[in-house]
Amino acid sequence: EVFTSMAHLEATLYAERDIGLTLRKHVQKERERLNKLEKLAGDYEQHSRKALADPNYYLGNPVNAFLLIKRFTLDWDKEVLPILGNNSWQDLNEELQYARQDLPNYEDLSGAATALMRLQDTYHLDTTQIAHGNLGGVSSSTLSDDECFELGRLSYNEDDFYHTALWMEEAMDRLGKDEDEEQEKRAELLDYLSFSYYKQGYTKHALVLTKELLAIDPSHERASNNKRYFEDTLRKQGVSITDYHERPSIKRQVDEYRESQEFQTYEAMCRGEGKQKVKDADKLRCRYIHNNDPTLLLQPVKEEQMSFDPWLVIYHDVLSDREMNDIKLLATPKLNRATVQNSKTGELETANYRISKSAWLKATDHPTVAKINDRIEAVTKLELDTAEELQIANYGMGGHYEPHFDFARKEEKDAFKSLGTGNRIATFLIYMSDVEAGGATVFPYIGLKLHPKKGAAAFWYNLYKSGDGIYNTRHAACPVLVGVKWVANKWIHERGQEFRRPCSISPDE
Ligand SMILES: O=C(O)CCC(=O)C(=O)O
Ligand SMILES: [Fe+2]
Repeated sequence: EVFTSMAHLEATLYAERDIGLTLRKHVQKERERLNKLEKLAGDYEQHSRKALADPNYYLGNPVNAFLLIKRFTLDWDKEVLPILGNNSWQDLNEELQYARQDLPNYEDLSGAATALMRLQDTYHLDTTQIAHGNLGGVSSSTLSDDECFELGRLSYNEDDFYHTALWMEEAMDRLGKDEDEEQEKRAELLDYLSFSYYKQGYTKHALVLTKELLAIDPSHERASNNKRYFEDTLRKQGVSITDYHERPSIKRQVDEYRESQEFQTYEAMCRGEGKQKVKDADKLRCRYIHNNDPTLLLQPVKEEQMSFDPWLVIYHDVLSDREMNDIKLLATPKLNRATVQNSKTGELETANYRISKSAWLKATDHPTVAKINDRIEAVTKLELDTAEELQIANYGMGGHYEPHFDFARKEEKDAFKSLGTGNRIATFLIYMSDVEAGGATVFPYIGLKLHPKKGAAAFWYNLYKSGDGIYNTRHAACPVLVGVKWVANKWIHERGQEFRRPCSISPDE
């Protein structure tokens, strides 16, 4: 018995050795995992420290914003979850899950990509330039081939084959020529590219790309089928498939409205092309006004004429930084944004999480709002409907507002009915931020472009005294290219103006 026991124990000795080895391997693996986690923690700390030094500046850059969202969606799922996926990390996971609620999701990611594409279109930004970190003269992060590929894939998911092709070509240009490890990437790009060209009507180019793909991966079944299909299609069309041919330059897909003269003019004005000067520009003046109002007598307001027809002026410094801060903070909880302290100025600033959308908010019942209302009444000599809220907009990346009137047209029966206090007689549009690039308010019919200036307000009438709409007040907000744009809008209604701006039968007053 002793003998067998000893033999048994000897086996135990071997087992012990193996357990030691296994444990060591496990520890080694865990150590690697911990190293990765430590590096990750360091990355996050370093990145957030840099970005939080000036969040508006950082997030105001759409490429940074896109990359930040990508970090917490695609990169998170691909790179972070595999390291975290361990039950012993339950507690940590819960905490991360909690923080995760404030993080952007895949909807934000596709919104950010769409916004980037819009900026690219409106401002005629070259793909290579964006990828190299040049946003129309403002520098930004550069994009890797994988990031270009992701932008292509996100466009593909939106059936936007024009941008798919642009960004996949960009990713392709960045691949090394003959390196084997990149062949797989190249094959995937060719797959997307051939389909995108085909969808745009360039069957011949789609065929060329499919052949390239088959040269890399002869067993690619779909590519083989596509090749046969493309060849059949071309044969039926009587197109030679052997002729030399160049990569076609594909065109942006636009709907009818985007093709219209109005939209083209709007975008050209945003870029700074086309008509950029109002009639009688040399006769425009600046002056101080007080309207005999006691508050303004003490502190007159600077009025700058911008256009005579339609009448449009800018009032400078109508709101103080303090007031604008109040308004933004009022709006902030509703936006579900975090409030952070600017490390340079110490000022509270709103960090804009859902950056892909512009949000409209209403601010009422606050002493600052009441004070602003009084000031607007004094400056415009019009009566405000106090129940009418101050509308606040925070435009995020690519945030814009396409050409529109601020007044309701007679044909718009429903819009009229909902305007209980009458049509919008005038607009008082306050700029609550400077915008680094883009974000101008343009009036395409009169060649007027207003660049947001923090604290200044634009004021114009939307209606003649007859009540008829002034159609050349049509205006639009250009996409924000770089920076964050805040505006507050006060619409002034017909009701209450009977004595301040009496009706007239003359249509031109
Ligand atoms: O944000 C702008 O520049 C214009 C906004 C606007 O036109 C509006 O809110 O009606
Ligand atoms: Fe407007």
